[in-house]
Amino acid sequence: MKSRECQEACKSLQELQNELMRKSMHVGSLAFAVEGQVKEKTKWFSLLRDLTRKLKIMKMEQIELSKIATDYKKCLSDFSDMSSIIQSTISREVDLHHDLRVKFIEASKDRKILYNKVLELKGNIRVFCRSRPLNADEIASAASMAIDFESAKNGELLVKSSGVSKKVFKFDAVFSPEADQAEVFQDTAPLVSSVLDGYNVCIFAYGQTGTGKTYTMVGTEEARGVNYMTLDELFRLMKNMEHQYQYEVSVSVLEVYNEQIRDLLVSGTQPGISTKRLEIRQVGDGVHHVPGLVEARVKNMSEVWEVLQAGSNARAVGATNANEYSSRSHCMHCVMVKSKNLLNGECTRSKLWLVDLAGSERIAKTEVQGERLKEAQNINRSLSALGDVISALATKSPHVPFRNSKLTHLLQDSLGGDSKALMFVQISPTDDDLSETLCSLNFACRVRGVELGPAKKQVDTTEFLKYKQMVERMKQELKSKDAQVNKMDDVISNLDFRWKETNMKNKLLLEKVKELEMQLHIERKIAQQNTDSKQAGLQQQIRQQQEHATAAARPPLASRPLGLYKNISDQQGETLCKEQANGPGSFAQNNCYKSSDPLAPNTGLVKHIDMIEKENNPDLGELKILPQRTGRASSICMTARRATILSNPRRNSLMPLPNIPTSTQVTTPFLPMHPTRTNDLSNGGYQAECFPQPISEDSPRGLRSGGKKLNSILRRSLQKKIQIKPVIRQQMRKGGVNVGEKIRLSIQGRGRMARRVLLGNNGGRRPDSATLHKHIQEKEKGWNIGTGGRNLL
Ligand SMILES: Nc1ncnc2c1ncn2[C@@H]1O[C@H](COP(=O)(O)OP(=O)(O)OP(=O)(O)O)[C@@H](O)[C@H]1O
Repeated sequence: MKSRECQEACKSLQELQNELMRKSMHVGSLAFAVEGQVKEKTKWFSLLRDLTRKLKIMKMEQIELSKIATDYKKCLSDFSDMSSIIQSTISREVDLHHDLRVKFIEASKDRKILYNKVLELKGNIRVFCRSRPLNADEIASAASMAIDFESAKNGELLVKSSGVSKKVFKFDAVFSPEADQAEVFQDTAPLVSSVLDGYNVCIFAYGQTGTGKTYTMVGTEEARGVNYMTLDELFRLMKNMEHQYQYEVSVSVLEVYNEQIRDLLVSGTQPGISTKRLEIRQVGDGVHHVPGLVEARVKNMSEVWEVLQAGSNARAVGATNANEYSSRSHCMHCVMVKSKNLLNGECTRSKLWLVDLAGSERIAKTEVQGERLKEAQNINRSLSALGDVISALATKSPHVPFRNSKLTHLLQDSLGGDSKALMFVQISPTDDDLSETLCSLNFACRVRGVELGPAKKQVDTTEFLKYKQMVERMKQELKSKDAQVNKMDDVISNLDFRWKETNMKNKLLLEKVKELEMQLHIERKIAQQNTDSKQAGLQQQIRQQQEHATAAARPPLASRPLGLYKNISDQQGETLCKEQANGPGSFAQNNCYKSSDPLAPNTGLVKHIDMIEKENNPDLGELKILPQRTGRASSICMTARRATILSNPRRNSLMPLPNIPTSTQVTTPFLPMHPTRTNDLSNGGYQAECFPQPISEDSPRGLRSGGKKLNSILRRSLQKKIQIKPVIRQQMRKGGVNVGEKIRLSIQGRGRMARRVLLGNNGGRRPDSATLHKHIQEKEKGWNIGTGGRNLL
C-alpha cells in the first residue's frame, strides 16, 4: 500500500511537474509577448525619434526662414531709409530749384537790361574812343591839343584844329586821357555776360601807332588792361553761376604777322618765324577754327595771367619812330567758352576775341624801311581789309570780304551779323597827329554805323544732341530701373508670402507632431492596458488551469488515504483523519488526499488548498497556502521568494529606452527537477532528494528531517537556478529556451512569434511532422499548452 501510495504520490508529483512545465511555458510565452511589446515599443520609439529629428530639422528650417525674414525686413527698412533719403534729396532739389528760379528771374532781369542797352546801341557794335595822354616829349614841346575833351559830353568828341572847332564825332563812350583802366572797362563788362550767354564777342583796339592800343588792351602790371579785366570778370561771373552752369574755358594767343598766323603759346618760336603754317578752316555754319592752334585750358585767373604773359612775351614788337615798343602784328586772344546749363541742359560755345591791332601808320611819316616797311604795309593792308569789311557790313553789301586778310578772316564769326563787337578807337590828343586821328575817327564812325543786327546765340547743337541722347538713355534706364524696382517689390512680396506660408506649414507640422505625440501617448497607454489585461488574463488562465489541474489531480475525498496526514504528522494526521472520518460528510473524501507519488514518502503536503477545502477543514487554514499567483520559484519552493513581474514604470521622456533583453525583465523559470533513477528500489528507484520536502513548523520530527532535506534540495535548486540562468539567457539569445526536457521555446527573428519545438526523445532533434502539426494547431489556439504540453510530456 505504501508503495502504491508512493507511486500515486509520484504520479501526482509528475503531474504537478507537468503542470509546472506548462506554467513555465506560459510564462515563457508571456515573456515573448512582453518582448513583442518591447519591440513594438522600440518601434514606436524609433518612430518618435524620427519625428523628433524631423521636428528638429523643421525647427532649424524655421530658424533659417526667420533669419531670411529678418534680412528681408532689414531690406525693407533699407528701402524705407532709401526712400527717405530720396525724399530728402528731392526736397533739397526742390529748394535748389526754387533758388535757381529766383536767380533765373534775377538773371532774366539783367538780360532785359542788357537787351535794352543793346537796343540803344542800334545794333551790336559799340565804339569807344580813348585818347592817350601826352607823352613826355609832347609835354616838353608843349604840343597843342587837337581834341576838346572838356566839351565832350554824351559821347561827343570835338576835334579842333588851331583852336577852331573842326568836327564833332559821336561815339558810345569817349575816354579822356585821364580816364583810368577801370573806368574804361566799366562799360566793357556787360559784354562779358553776353559771352557767358553764348554770344560771340569781339573787343579790339584800333588806332594810330603809339596811341595806347596795347595799353588799353593789355595794360601794365599796375594797371591791367581790358584783356585781363574781361577774363577776370568772366571768371567772376562763372563762379557766381557755377550752380547753374558748367563752364569750360580755353585761351589761345596768336598773332597775325605779315599775313601769317602765329601761335604765341608754342614755345621756342621766334617772332616772325612760324614753325608751322596755321590756316583758318570753317568747321561749321559760320564757325571758323584754326586747326593746330594751342588752346590752353584755364581754370582761374592765375593761369590766365600766365597764358597772357606767355603770349605777350612772344609777340613781335619793334621800335619805330612813333613807338619804342611798337606792335608789328595783330595780337589776338581767343577765349573759347563752353557752357552747359544745368537746369535745361542747353550747351553753348562762344568765342571772345580780344584783339590788339597793329597800329596804322603813315609809312612816309614813320620813315620805316626794310622789314619794318614790309610789316607796316601788311599792317595797313589788313587794316584796310578790316575797313572794307566794315564798309561792306555798313552798306549791308551781299558780299563781305572777310577773306581778304587773315585778320578779317579770323574775326569773321565775331564781326558778322550774329555777334557783338566793341571797338576802342585810340587817338592821339596832339595836333601833330590830327590827320591820323581824323582817319581813325572816321573809320570808327563807319564802324559805329554798322548794324550787325540781332545777335545770335551760338547754340552748340552737337552737345545738345549728345545730351538729348543722354536724356533719352537716362529715361530708358529710369524706366528699366522702375521695372526692376517693381520686380523687386514683387519678389519681396512673393518671399514674404512664402515666408508666411512656410510659417503656417511649420505651425501645422508642429501641431501634427503634437497630435502624433498625443496619439503615441494614448497608444502607449492602450498598449500598457492591453499588456496588463493580457497579463491578468494569462494569470487568470493560469489560475484556472492550476485549479483544474489541482482538481484533476486530487482524488475524491472518500478515496483519499488517511495516510496523507501521516505524512504531515502521524499523530495529527491520524487524529485529523479520524475526526474527519467521523465528522459529517466525508472530509476524508473531500479534503484529505495523499501524495500521488508513491515513491515520495514525505512529500504528501499539497500546497494548494482551495476555498471549499478551507471551509470544510478550517484547520487547514493554518497550513501554508500557496498564493493564488504562482511564481515559478514559489511554485517549486515555498521558501523561495516569489518573483514579481513588475510592469515598466511610466516614463515622461519620449526618448527610446535601450532594448533590454527579455530575460532580465522576466524571471527565468526554474527548470523542474526530475527524479533520478537509482538502483535503490526502496524509494521506488528514485532519489529522495528529487522531491520537495514539506515545510511546516508544526511538522513532526520525521517531517522536520524531511524539511531539512527539502531545504537542501531547494538550496541546490537555487544554485542550479543561478547556474542555469545564464544558460537560459544564452539559449534565449541563441533563439530559444528549453522548457523542460522535451519542449524548447524557439524565438524567431524580430517581430515573429515564438514557437515551441518538441524535443521529445529524439535527443533534441526536430520533431516529426505529425507532432509539429499538432503544435502548430496549438499555437494557432493561442499557446494553450495546458493539455497539449501535458500530453506530450
Ligand atoms: N591812357 C594811357 N595812360 C598812360 N599811358 C598811356 C596811355 N595810353 C598809352 N600810353 C603810353 O603810350 C605809350 C604807347 O602806348 P602803346 O604801346 O600802348 O601804343 P600802341 O597803340 O600799342 O602802339 P603800337 O601800335 O605801335 O603798338 C606807352 O608807353 C604807354 O604807356
